[in-house]
This record gives sequence, structure tokens and C-alpha cells, in this order.
Amino acid sequence: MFTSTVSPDPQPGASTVPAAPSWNRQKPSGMPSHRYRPAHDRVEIPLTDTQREWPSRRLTTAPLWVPVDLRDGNQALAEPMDPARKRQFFKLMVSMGYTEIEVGYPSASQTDFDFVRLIADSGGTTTPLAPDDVTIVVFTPARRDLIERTVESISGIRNPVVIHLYTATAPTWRDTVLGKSRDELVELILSGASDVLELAGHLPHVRFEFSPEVFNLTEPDYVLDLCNRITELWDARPERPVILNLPATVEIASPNVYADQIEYMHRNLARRESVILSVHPHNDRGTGVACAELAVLAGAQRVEGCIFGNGERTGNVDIATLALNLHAQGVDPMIDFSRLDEIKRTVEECTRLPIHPRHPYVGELVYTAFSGTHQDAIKKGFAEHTGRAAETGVEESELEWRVPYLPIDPADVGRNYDAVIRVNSQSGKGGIAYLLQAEYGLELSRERQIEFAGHVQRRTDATGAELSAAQLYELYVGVYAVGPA
Ligand SMILES: CC(=O)SCCNC(=O)CCNC(=O)[C@H](O)C(C)(C)COP(=O)(O)OP(=O)(O)OC[C@H]1O[C@@H](n2cnc3c(N)ncnc32)[C@H](O)[C@@H]1OP(=O)(O)O
Ligand SMILES: CC(C)C(=O)C(=O)O
Repeated sequence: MFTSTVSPDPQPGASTVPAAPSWNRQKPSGMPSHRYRPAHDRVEIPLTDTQREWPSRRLTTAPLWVPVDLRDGNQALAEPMDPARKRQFFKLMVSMGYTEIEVGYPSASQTDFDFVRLIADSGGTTTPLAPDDVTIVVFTPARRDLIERTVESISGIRNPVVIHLYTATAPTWRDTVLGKSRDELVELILSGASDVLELAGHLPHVRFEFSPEVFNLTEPDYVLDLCNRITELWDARPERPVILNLPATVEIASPNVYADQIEYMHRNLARRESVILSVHPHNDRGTGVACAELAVLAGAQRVEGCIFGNGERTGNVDIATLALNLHAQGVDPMIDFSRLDEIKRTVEECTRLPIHPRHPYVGELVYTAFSGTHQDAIKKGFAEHTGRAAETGVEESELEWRVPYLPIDPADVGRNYDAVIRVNSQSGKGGIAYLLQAEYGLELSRERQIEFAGHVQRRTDATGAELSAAQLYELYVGVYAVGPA
């Protein structure tokens, strides 16, 4: 029934390993890498060099972000969120500006069901949990009893709703998990889609979403045909578009492969103008963010992820990183991350998982320099920024940002400059001078900076520890026998 319409990947010599050059003396690791097959041998890659357009496109607007922390992130916690934490998290997301939020898997647990009911029952009261314009997404497998329960959960709700149906489509899942042939699986999914239509199709504010789970390992022509059947069955129209969400459920390949897969769907889907093309990357290879960015270049319009990348295994794609990557390119992220520390605290409280200190944009150390040459550059960059603001009469907070080593102004996300420079044995005169100037108003001559840096270096080498601004000042007063400023 399904015939291949796509060309094999043309990359010449993609599977051959060139002989190592003489300067590369690495030895074979002895690890059993032969047990794993490259992505190109596991799934057909649908585009060729002459077809793909995503490499020359640019990101100029934000896609629709849909946080799935309350479903996909929640299912990955040892202790799923209780109602109070779910509520707190939901309110946070609304306050940040999300307009479409996946709130749970109502057929999975009473807590998930009750949370959707809480949203439904509070609608129209003086204290609605969800403002009327926030779309609520509920998730269900393709099983009639579970679809019925899902539809029951949204009964009477005033908000726009998306019923999100999913079933895995990749060969290993078909064979090992679901025990279905290709045709049998299509039948199961279309039967689930018909149930959704029968039970909720008459509700005017309800739309539908389908996810072929493990899309990235599924035969391109098979999944394309399946998606087209769904949009036909659900009668996708511009005024009632269907969301087709194409997950990289378990990452298997470098992001260019996912981009090819998404662009193939983008170009070949029927009713394209009535389809919202969505992606749902995970992060098994650590390339979830890159996958999402290239997928948007390839035609995706909507991205599902978790605010700071929580989720099963290595997590879902990290929306904060994606959004702030756009911000750093001059594109409005359309979500407000200006109170980043408050958002971080709430998410940590709700998930009971700490955020890594090096997490892009969010971690407590990501706007901090310990090393001398970086500190020197930042100090000069701050001075240039202040000088340019005075010269041009433009507010510092509005002025083009050019400070070296700081991809964005920490103030944009509510951070101050207190921890930007910290001194230890890796530091140099510039960083030391910056701290003494910023904290104590001491302006040191270049000669004094060089000389005092020697004292600091001896102290930090001896102790191995960091020196705070107060400790630096104390040392300075001791060395130069000056009274407190
Ligand atoms: C990639 C993702 O994150 S997908 C979301 C995963 N999230 C969750 O699983 C959290 C919520 N899940 C649950 O609470 C439960 O698994 C339930 C309520 C959905 C089902 O529970 P149970 O009936 O006890 O089934 P159980 O979990 O053991 O197994 C799943 C069954 O559904 C089948 N199944 C799995 N996914 C789907 C699907 N999307 N559509 C239809 N059937 C499915 C499996 O093949 C298996 O069938 P079998 O019992 O005939 O072998
Ligand atoms: C089914 C989809 C939405 C998903 O959660 C996944 O593939 O990870």
C-alpha cells in the first residue's frame, strides 16, 4: 500500500571511515560501538542535497511555544506534581505569556483528571485558573476508553481545547511494543482518530492534534500517508486546522537529519495550509535545541518542550534556551523571561529538581567569569558600553549590546552584575580592578593593578580558594596600609 517516493541519502562515502592522518594518534577505544547502527541505516532520510532549503533560511520570528511540563515533564518525576504544585506551575506559565499549554494526561491518574476539571470548573468564575484565551491541551493514547475519559475531563470547559492523540509508528515500536503490522497500526490510529471525532468533533472550541510518536525513526512515506489520512478524516480546514506534531521521541541522529525529515513533511503534506506543523524534540544526544532550531528552519511552526528541558531521560527540548537564543539574535521570543530567577525558583520548587549552574542563560554561573582574559574583556566592554550610552544619550538598557563573553545583557533576564566577575587563581589584574572599583570605588592605576595582582595571585595560589570583593579589599588595605575607603 505504501510505496517509497523518496530518494536515498546521496552523501558520498557517508558510511566509510577515512584512514586517520598521521597527526591523529588516538587508539581504538575498545568500546562495543559495533552494536549500534547509524541513523542512515535505520531510517530512510528523505531529502537530497539539491532539494533541501532549510540550510539557507533564517530564524526571524518565534514559533508557537507549547510547554508540556505538566504532562511530559510531570511523567518524568519520581513524585509527579501534586495539585498545588501543578497549579503553581500552571500560573507561572500563564504569567510568562504562554497561550497554549499541555496540562496533562487526564486518563493517566485522578490528579491529572482533576486538574483539567479544576480549569474547567473555575472558568467563568471570578477567579478562573486559565484566562479565556489560553488553549488547554489534553493528551490521550488511541484507546477508546481512555479517549472517553479524556473527553469527559474537558466537559463544560470554556477555554479553547486541543485533544492530542498519539501512537508510536516506528518499526521497533510496531513490532515489539504494539504487535501490529503497518496496516494494522494505521487501522488502530484511524479508529482512535474516529473516536476523537465522534466524541468531540461537535464541540466548536475543540481542535485536534496527532503525534506519530517516534516519527524520526518511522519510514517517511508511511508516516506522510498516515498524517494525510488523519487530516482528511478530521477535515482539517484553515478555520479549524489540525496540529501534526512530529516527535524526535528518542534522538537518533545529528540535527540536519531531523531537519530533512521535517522539510520533507512540510513540502509534501496534503492540506498544508490547514495543518500546524509542530515538533517535539527530546535531548538524548544533547542536540534537542539544535533539532528544534533546524526544524523551524525546515517549516515547523510550533514547538513543544519543557521550560528548562525537563522530561524522560535527558528531557524534552529546553524552551528557555530556544527562546533566549532568539532574543540574543534580535528576535522577540514572545515569552517573558525577564524574571528568570523567579521562574527558575518556581520550576525547581515544583519539579524538586535543581537546575545546573551551567544551564544556558539560567544557571547561576552563566554570566560569571573567573578567568583573567575574560574578565579583562568584560571590564573593558562594560566601560565601552557606559561610555557609548553617555555619548549617544541612549539608555544603557536600550543600547546595542557588545560586551565580550556575555551573549546577552544579564539585566535583560533580571540578573544584576554582582557575580559577573569572581576572582581566583585563574584571574588577572582586570578582574581584580573591576571588583575593587565596582564594590569600593577604588580606581587603580595600571601599575598598581599589575603590582596588586601579584599579591592576589600569591594568596589564591596558596589557598586555592576564591577571593570575594571584601577579601580583596582587606588584602589591598593590608598591602598598601591605606584606611577603609
Ligand atoms: C513519549 C511519551 O511520553 S508517550 C506518554 C507516556 N506517558 C504515560 O505513559 C503516562 C500515563 N500512562 C498511564 O497512565 C498508563 O500507561 C495508561 C493509563 C495510558 C495505560 O495503562 P494500562 O492500561 O495499565 O497499560 P500499560 O501502561 O501497561 O500498557 C500500555 C498498553 O497500551 C498500548 N499502547 C501504548 N501506547 C499506545 C497508544 N498511543 N495508543 C494505543 N495503545 C497504546 C500498549 O501496547 C499496551 O498494550 P497491551 O497492554 O495490549 O500490551
Ligand atoms: C507522543 C509525543 C508527543 C511525545 O511525548 C514524544 O514522542 O516524546
